Amino acid sequence: MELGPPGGSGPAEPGPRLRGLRGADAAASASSLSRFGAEAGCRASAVAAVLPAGGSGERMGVPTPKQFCPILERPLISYTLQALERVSWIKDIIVAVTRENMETMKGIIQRYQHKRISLVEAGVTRHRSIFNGLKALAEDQPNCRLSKPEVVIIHDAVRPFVEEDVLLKVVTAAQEHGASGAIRPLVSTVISPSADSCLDHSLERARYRASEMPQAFLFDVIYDAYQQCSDYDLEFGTECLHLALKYSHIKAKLVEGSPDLWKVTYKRDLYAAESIIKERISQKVCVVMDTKEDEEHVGHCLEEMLKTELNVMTSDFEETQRLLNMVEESNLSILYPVVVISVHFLDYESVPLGQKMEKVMQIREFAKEAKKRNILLSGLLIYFPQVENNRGLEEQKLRESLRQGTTIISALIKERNSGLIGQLLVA
Ligand SMILES: Nc1ccn([C@@H]2O[C@H](COP(=O)(O)OP(=O)(O)OP(=O)(O)O)[C@@H](O)[C@H]2O)c(=O)n1
Ligand SMILES: O=P(O)(O)OC[C@@H](O)[C@@H](O)[C@@H](O)CO
Repeated sequence: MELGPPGGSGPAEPGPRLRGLRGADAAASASSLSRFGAEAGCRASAVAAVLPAGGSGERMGVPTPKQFCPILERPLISYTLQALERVSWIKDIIVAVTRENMETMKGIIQRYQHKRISLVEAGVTRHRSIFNGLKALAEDQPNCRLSKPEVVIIHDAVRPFVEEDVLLKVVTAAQEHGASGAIRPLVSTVISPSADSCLDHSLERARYRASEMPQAFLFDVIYDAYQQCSDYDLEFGTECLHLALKYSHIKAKLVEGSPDLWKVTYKRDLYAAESIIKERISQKVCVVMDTKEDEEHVGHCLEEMLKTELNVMTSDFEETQRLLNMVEESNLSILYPVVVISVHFLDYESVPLGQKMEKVMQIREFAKEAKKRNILLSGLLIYFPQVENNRGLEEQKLRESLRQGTTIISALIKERNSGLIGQLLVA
């Protein structure tokens, strides 16, 4: 078993915690969190997670195993690790990877500064990979450097959209029932074919559910089950809850999961995952303007329009370079490409076009350097013509330009297309 790299700066940026819980839910979760040591100075019921990541991704149809396929130039598994790292009361994350992918996995942990990660060798099937992960936590194994948890979460490495609330639900339910798993309504009806590939019968869809992840178990329940199960189970089984029932006689508590718990299996799932990630990271926009002296500056109109389109935070910076340095120092761009758009207003009165263009063309040089830091820098020229003796028309043309500028900025943020870096777009 190999441990992830020691120490180093902070883990992947902490994400939202227990969003949306109110009233009794919040109180219940707070007491559960304290039970798992999420609050200082209390006895922690240790929780660890095992992530099977030793598959080859055949159904994805590409040479790279899907857990290492890039989304926004970052491997899929890194998003899943980040989701689990956001949960402070998960003390150890055990990832099962094949020997041939061990160095790749170590590189991902190092590059994205993942913490609390330990690596074990995967097995030839998912169940065997999970079993290897559990062995790393069981104290009856040689060279075991991890302490046995009270509860163990099992979660596929290719299910990146797992939130703290569902993890808390399955862990709390596992503490009470011995096992728990997330479920979702079936989308298609389940049928049973006859030997000659004709319909034998179909199941009443409303009576069944799809078994998803995460799942959670009292450690001894699932470890004992794996130690007893047959080679057939290890070779052909796909359901941990079934092993807990069959060998530990524990009926898992089923917990309704969110729609985003799905597993990345086919190529279309990768496109869907990218869209969801783009949507989530595009919710935070920082408008950089050096207009604080001039409250009447058109930049404030743009800022107001952006607020209707995106969730905008505003901040004043005199120069793009200073902003780029701040982004780099914040390590923000390690996890996601950061979009920086340098907006310039082309108004005849203050600066002749030629002089303005000279300043704006610096963007191209900045952009090449910025890309090396995963910062996507583009320029936007917002043109608003002066209209002699017709203030109304002038205002109208200005608003048209600002609206076009808002559309361009939104597209740059949502798409994060590195092909547009260093370009000067005009609204
Ligand atoms: N021997 C295996 C097989 C699968 N997995 C992991 O189990 C999870 C879910 O399995 P699945 O979606 O079937 O992944 P693959 O086996 O890689 O996919 P495929 O069946 O298309 O090859 C994945 O994170 C996968 O990496 C594993 O740890 N060890
Ligand atoms: O069967 P696969 O190897 O594609 O994936 C494993 C899934 O079956 C499993 O993650 C859930 O169904 C819950 O057990």
